[in-house]
Amino acid sequence: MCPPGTTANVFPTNPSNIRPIMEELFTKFSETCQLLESILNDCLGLPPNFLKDYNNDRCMDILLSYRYFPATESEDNGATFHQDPTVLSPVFQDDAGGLEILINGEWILVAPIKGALVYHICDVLQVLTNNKFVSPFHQVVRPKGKSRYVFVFFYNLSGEKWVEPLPQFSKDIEELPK
Ligand SMILES: O=C(O)CCC(=O)C(=O)O
Ligand SMILES: [Fe+2]
Repeated sequence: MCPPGTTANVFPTNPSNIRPIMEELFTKFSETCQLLESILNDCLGLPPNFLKDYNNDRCMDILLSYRYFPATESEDNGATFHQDPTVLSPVFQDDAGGLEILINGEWILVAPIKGALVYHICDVLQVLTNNKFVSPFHQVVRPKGKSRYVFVFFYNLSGEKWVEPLPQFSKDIEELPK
């Protein structure tokens, strides 16, 4: 789904209230990302509202809903390992499990807590901070015997925006990620 009001958004007529529900979900995802972005801005010691002003166009944000079918005996790939090219990607998950994050060479299962929001800090922030923040490799291994249902929100920069390490973080170019 594209931002509310975009003509590309087409909803089924049944259930009749799906549009306002999805639009509210989209708006809530966007608001939480803006809040987290402002917290990260301050944690990084950036000037007030720097990230807000830099990432000030919400037209490329996207809300996706997935159903992953249960693994079969021979096949359990839900999503091959990747990093997200976004600013932030929150996942609103159920309790089926399957999302794994690569930490120190090991795939770690994200606790399958129903209703939990999992926020990935993604590629744009990794580049801006010159690897101080690291965009995690993640994958989905489909669980056996149940479907996994999630909403994923891609909090994106507008397509035209240039991304490079900020001067604050590029003085010591060989500095290891923290
Ligand atoms: O299902 C998930 O938890 C992750 C989905 C994902 O990584 C993606 O859409 O980029
Ligand atoms: Fe992803």
